[in-house]
Amino acid sequence: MGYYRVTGGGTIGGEYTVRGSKNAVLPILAASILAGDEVVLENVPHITDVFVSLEILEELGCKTKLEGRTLTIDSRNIEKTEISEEMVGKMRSSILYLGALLGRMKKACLGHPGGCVIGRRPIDLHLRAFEKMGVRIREENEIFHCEAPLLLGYHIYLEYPSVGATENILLLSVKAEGTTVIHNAAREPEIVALARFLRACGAEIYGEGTPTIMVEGVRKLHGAVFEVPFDRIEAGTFLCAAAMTGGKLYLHGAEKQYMEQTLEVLEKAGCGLRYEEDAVYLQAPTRLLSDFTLATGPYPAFPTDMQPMVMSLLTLAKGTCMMSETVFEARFRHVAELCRMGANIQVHGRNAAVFGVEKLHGAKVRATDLRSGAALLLAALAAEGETIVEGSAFVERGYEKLEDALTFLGGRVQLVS
Ligand SMILES: CC(=O)N[C@H]1[C@@H](OP(=O)(O)OP(=O)(O)OC[C@H]2O[C@@H](n3ccc(=O)[nH]c3=O)[C@H](O)[C@@H]2O)O[C@H](CO)[C@@H](O)[C@@H]1O
Ligand SMILES: C=C(OP(=O)(O)O)C(=O)O
Repeated sequence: MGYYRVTGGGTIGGEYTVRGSKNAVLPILAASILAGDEVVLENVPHITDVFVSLEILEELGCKTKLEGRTLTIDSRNIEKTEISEEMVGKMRSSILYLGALLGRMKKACLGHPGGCVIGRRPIDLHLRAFEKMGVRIREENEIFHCEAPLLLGYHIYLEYPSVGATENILLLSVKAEGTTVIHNAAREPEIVALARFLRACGAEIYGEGTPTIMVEGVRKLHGAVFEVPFDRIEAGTFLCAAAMTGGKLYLHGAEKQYMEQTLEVLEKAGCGLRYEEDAVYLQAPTRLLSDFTLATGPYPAFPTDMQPMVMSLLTLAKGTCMMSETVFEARFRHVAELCRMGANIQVHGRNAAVFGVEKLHGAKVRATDLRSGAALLLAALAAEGETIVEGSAFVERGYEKLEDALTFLGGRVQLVS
């Protein structure tokens, strides 16, 4: 696996246009097979999770063409209902092909999904809902063999507003017979994007973005043209980079309303923020400030995906921040690495106390997942001296050429493959 070589001390600033959202485009790619027609997606990010998705779609029999940021998917001739273990193991969102394939083909066969190792990540909520809607599931050698001779709408009560389970149920229900209601549904902007895409393809969905989503099954969907919304986590990552390095950043394409909690933290940390309709302007303070508490949670609470980068930022803030990770039980693996760079963080179970220090120093550190990699890159930019961040492939899952973007903005980041 490759690594990044970062020379700290530069200031991240200037102008940057945020890419399309990883967590929005991945479910939409799975959903495209429900259309059974040609789908055109605009603003598609060039990240490895998208490339893996394209391989899955091709494996199933779709034709795909990526020209610039425009992706065309023709799913008219799907023949297969099975996805190889290798592909499924590469990313978390491969589990969404279960709902999409069952909706389209009434059959699906795939293994346990991969993705970031940040906790146990079971799929019990997905499977229980599927069974209620008429899917017969047999697990053999860690492979799920699923069949749905008749898909029937149902009232599903989610014990937890799981993003993936809400998406999978949506995918399964759009072509089921009758009405499906998802209670305690996830409300993330990525759910809203998926519902909008499916609606553009002819689905009848109501209430996305609220805890109750209703779906009236339809017989057939059709193709559509759809623009992938901006990546609120990528946006937050760049804002943190500027905030930690004393920069001024004008971020095009970022909409305040979808990243309120992250912006609130940056404001509390002393950053100057100004908003336009689809842009955010940040000016870093002379010294970042801390002395507040922060807990991750399902949207609209503070996003767990921003926790590692915000923790990285707070290592340099004056004061102490008590952070709680309520979503994933093992999402503090970046802490030990940040401490190698001079950070002072103490972890007790799902809580971490971040005691701000004056400065970080370069070290050899290792990313263990996508966002821990981003967090370490940010720390490296702000640190004195050179840092080696191993595990670049994790970062490339969700950021498009992050080394080039950060270098363009004034950092010194080199990817060594
Ligand atoms: C590709 C994608 O969009 N990934 C996002 C998605 O992941 P993902 O869809 O995996 O996250 P979930 O919302 O499902 O998981 C949240 C919590 O619910 C638990 N759970 C989930 C499903 C289930 O059947 N049983 C169960 O117990 C998980 O272990 C976790 O503790 O939402 C997460 C929470 O915002 C984000 O961090 C991920 O970036
Ligand atoms: C956890 C993440 O991704 P995934 O669910 O794809 O592993 C993430 O994007 O931070």
